[in-house]
Amino acid sequence: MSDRLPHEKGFHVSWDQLHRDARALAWRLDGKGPDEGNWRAVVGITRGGLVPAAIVARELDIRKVDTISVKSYSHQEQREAKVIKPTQPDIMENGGEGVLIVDDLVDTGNTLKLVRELFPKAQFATVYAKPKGAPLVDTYITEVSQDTWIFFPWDMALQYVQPYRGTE
Ligand SMILES: O=P(O)(O)OC[C@H]1O[C@H](OP(=O)(O)OP(=O)(O)O)[C@H](O)[C@@H]1O
Ligand code: HPA
Ligand SMILES: [Mg+2]
Repeated sequence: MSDRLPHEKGFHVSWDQLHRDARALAWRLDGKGPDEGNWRAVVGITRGGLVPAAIVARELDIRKVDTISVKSYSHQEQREAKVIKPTQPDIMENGGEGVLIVDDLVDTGNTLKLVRELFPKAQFATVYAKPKGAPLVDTYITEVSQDTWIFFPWDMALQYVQPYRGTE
């Protein structure tokens, strides 16, 4: 069992909200790249970073997009972070200098700690951050408390709810 459970609160993010927040992240990053404000590539940490990375790459007109696959959770239980698939070797050149690495969120920071070791000179951005992991990210949009679980739109479905007063 993880020492991070239970998560008392839920923060539910719709597709609309995620799109808005990922765009806001791109706009905040605009012009901050090393080469006249441009990054040489965007890397999404799969799977959660895939959608935000696509939105950031589109907004900032970055055509070179790669992925690194890191798994550290099974449902809400934390496991040891493992690289399942690395990036292309040229992305790792010069410690990842000029590369923008994007994930959906940072929680304990375990995932980013591992990726930072592989890319010590890259820039790191997440859409959401919890306090424990926030120092590991260079740029993020929204912070939520450590006891909050963020539910992403790809993990949810619309469903019926009972009226507040109920019916007899
Ligand atoms: O800061 P941490 O405590 O490491 O947690 C954050 C990471 O956990 C989740 O990924 P997960 O390992 O669940 O895989 P997924 O992206 O494929 O869902 C999330 O997408 C982040 O990558
Ligand atoms: O709050 C979270 N939500 C979804 N995935 C996660 N992986 C770590 N923390 C979270
Ligand atoms: Mg992830």
